[in-house]
Amino acid sequence: MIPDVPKSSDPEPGSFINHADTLASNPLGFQSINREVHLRIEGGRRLHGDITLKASKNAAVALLCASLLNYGLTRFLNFPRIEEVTRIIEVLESIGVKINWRDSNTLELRRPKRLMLENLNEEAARRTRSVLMLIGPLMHDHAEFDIPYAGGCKLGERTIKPHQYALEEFGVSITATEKRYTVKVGKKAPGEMTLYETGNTVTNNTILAAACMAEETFIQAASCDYMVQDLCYFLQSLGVEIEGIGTPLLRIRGLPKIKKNIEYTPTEDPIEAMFFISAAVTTDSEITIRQVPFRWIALELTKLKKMGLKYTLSSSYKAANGYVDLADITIHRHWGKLSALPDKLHPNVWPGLNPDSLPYFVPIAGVATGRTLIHDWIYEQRAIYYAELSELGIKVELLDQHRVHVRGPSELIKANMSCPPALRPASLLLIGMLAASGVSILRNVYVINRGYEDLAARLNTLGASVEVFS
Ligand SMILES: CC(=O)N[C@H]1[C@@H](OP(=O)(O)OP(=O)(O)OC[C@H]2O[C@@H](n3ccc(=O)[nH]c3=O)[C@H](O)[C@@H]2O)O[C@H](CO)[C@@H](O)[C@@H]1O
Ligand SMILES: C=C(OP(=O)(O)O)C(=O)O
Repeated sequence: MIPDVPKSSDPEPGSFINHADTLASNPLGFQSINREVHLRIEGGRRLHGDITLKASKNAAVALLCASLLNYGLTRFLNFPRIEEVTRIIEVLESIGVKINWRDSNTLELRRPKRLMLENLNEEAARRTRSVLMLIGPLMHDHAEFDIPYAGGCKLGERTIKPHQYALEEFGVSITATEKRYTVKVGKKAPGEMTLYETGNTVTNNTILAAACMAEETFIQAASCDYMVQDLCYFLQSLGVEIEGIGTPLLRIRGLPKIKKNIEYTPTEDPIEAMFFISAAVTTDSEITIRQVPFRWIALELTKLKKMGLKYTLSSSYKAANGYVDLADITIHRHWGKLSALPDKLHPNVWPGLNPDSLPYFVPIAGVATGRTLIHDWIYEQRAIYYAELSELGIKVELLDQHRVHVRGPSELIKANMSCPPALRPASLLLIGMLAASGVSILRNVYVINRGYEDLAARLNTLGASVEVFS
């Protein structure tokens, strides 16, 4: 934690570099919303070496929204430089938050006394679902406001009812009008409440609402997933009392006014770990993935073990935030000896198999012998994208909008494809292309860059050949 009194190296309020200027000279080369970027992949290479995980999109966006609760300086270390983070930064800057990348992954934010919601950058906001998590913080200092409809991955209908019902308990009414949510606040303490769905963003929104209530809030049916845990640890370091982290029962006693200079490091991304595991298995490679929050993908690892995958886990150590256990995982070659599981693979809330991990089993099932049933009940239309892997030679049969059969082993073939409008399904195509011999083209990878930092360059350090072009 950094001291409450700013150090001499801390920028004075007002002396922050304008974020737009920072991006203009940004050596990492961010994609603007409207510029299309593509990948050229020379596949069929075995990967080798080791890779260190970045922090997750899903915790990062919640933390950015949470930074609005703090009138002091918030500094995030090891923060992911991804498109989704850039969109939320654009939204926060547009309403007056001073933001500065101090170095490639250190981000500082300080909110003004009065946010200029009338200037909110709608184009950036509409690209994310996470903009919904602004309601929890904004209800503490605005009696009425509106935000544009949320976007994010296109996976079929994604209800906002759980957010409406949860925030209703705090005296917040959210009305959907044409293209916007109108929010009216008559703040009250809910005491004990139960969520309508055990969702991640709704749990985070509820926690953000409870975080500035002096009265205790008891939330039942909370998600205990990784991005919720990361948010709770951050709020705890701001002084919010939270009991039950990692369980569905959260007891929160908030602080009506938070003003603290704070430094927090979000945890490494368990879903990025699944991306690299799937890439290693699909290309039958041996790689080591460093800093894996292995308890957040414990069930995924168990399923893989039962399919015959051999991996080695190092002894565990703490993440930089001091809370989460990490380990390095070496995935060993399987030499074509994986078998399909006889039982279906399906997602659940943590400690179940993570909904965003499930897609990564599609290419894995494609190289295992036998037929795997993948049942993606959680989204109305995500399984449909899995069938796109057929173009890369993986035998995927769409049974209905939620279920696919994958038959393996398959011989992967190169292809020229465009990304579907959904992060995890799009990244599956990249995995398939890494395994397919010859040159494949993956068009318009904005959706992958929403959630993963600098993937082409990082895959190339593992021996892949991925070129970015526009
Ligand atoms: C920014 C962020 O953190 N995004 C994640 C978050 O989105 P988020 O929390 O926004 O997910 P949604 O609220 O859209 O829920 C996903 C889907 O699951 C359904 N549902 C959810 C909970 C439940 O108990 N019952 C149920 O049916 C919802 O109706 C919806 O169709 O969680 C999703 C599910 O893990 C992840 O894919 C997203 O990456
Ligand atoms: C569904 C996802 O993201 P979002 O909730 O941001 O749309 C995802 O990260 O897979």
